[in-house]
Amino acid sequence: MGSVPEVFVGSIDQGTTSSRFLIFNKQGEPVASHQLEFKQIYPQSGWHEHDPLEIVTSVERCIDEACNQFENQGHNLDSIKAIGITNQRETTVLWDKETGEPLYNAIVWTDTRTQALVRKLKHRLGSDKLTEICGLPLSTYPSVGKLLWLLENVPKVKAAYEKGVLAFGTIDTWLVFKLNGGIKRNIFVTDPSNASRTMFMNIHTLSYDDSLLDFFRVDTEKVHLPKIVHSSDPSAYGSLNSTVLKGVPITGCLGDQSAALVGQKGFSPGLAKNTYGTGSFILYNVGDKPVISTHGLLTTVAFDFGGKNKPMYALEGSIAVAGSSVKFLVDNFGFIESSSKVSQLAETVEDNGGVTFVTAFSGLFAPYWIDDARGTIFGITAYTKRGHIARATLEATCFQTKAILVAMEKDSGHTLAELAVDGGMCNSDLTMQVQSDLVSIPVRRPAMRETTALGAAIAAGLAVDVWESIDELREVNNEGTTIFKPSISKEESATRFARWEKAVEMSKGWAN
Ligand SMILES: Nc1ncnc2c1ncn2[C@@H]1O[C@H](COP(=O)(O)OP(=O)(O)O)[C@@H](O)[C@H]1O
Ligand SMILES: O=P(O)(O)OC[C@H](O)CO
Repeated sequence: MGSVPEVFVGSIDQGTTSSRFLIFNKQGEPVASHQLEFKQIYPQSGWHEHDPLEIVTSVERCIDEACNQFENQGHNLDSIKAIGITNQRETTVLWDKETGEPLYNAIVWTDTRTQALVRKLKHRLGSDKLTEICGLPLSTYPSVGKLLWLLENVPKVKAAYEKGVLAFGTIDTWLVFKLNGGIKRNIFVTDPSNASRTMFMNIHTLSYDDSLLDFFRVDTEKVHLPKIVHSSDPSAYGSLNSTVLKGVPITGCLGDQSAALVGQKGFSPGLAKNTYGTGSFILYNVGDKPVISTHGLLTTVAFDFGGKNKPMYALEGSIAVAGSSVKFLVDNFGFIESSSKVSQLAETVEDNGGVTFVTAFSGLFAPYWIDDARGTIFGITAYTKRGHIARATLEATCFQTKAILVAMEKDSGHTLAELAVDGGMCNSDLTMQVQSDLVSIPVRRPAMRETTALGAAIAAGLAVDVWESIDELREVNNEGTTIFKPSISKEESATRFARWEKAVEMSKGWAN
């Protein structure tokens, strides 16, 4: 009897600052990968855009490069059975359905140009009912405001709308459409974890909701919304039409924060993860019924694998600025030459020296939702060194995480036992220790931190039986885990947190 040939799954991870492609084996280990950063476009203060075509080419180049590595290791491309996609969420692309051409740059999730528009919407009759239907509060964050702004301000978009040829998509939909060859096949789909970030989808039924569309005055005869299909599906997402993997089916699709939860094996209620990327996102699995937050959190679809599996929901705490605050120290202040040096700088001092940095560059997201706060540094004296500011920068994300976990406990009635972590900023040991100190529970960091990409690979692999059920996956990526344990008392942690909360109060109202 011959041995069973090894099979692999490819994973496209299209994040806010870079695109990646990784190839995973059945044990959930990445065997080849490639990553490319792409252009961040800031046309005005508060505006943030991406070139939708550059996003696609960066993904295609990553696929070809990683596959080249894979072949050089002696593997055969035929052994890659499926592709998963995971992506930055909310970021909005509009294109002409007939030509497939984008009509404007993608407006990124961090963009705050819709602040005035959102304030107007808050006064519209029915605005108080939105959260219980779609799980999200009105803010600059979801896709809807971006679409409405484009309709109001970009003549080409308005014209396409009037003509009935406007296509709306988040990055998953855009990538699936383009990677399938665009209008040739016209595959136009999304999954519930991405659709739950638009404000168009009813979180209870997982379908578009007329009352939401009416509230936003969006006519779906004129703007086409992608069909919502399961996050894991053998045929709905088509197959690659370009790159060396032409013909390989795309069978998984998850918003990146959902994918990280899956990659951390957060399959059961009560498990939570925090991904410290550009922003930071805590997802807490609440089971198969949505919990609508009364403490400033979002309700989101965690994953919906279809078949016998019920859709699973999460409470989410989103922090707009996390790793990007470290990048800010590199790019804007010139304190360090790269993000990886931030811990070193922070370790040049004993503590924050009385400095608190509220990194509210785009206002504050969960659980505060303060759109008129802006980045504010408190407590500077003649004694303050760069190290203190670096430390305060890292602490800012940890304090916001603490505020979110407090809200999660209130909403769910449960105390979290530990927090699983991943994302670029979790490479900082100092940050993870501070995090554990502030939340007073252990922080668990896996050795293999490409959990977002792993989550998309899992969604794809489940659809084609690379893995037959999620039970098979529980042992994946358990080796080499680091646990950070609290090293200060709960009282000390509460004192530090109280000071942070005071700083948040004082940062309000600046952008007015
Ligand atoms: N060693 C480190 N310490 C602190 N922050 C880091 C470190 N390495 C990377 N980062 C931060 O992590 C972010 C990148 O993380 P990543 O998970 O790749 O983000 P994204 O998926 O949003 O593009 C950057 O903003 C960077 O500043
Ligand atoms: O690209 P990331 O990792 O910063 O994630 C972005 C989020 O999906 C935005 O909601």
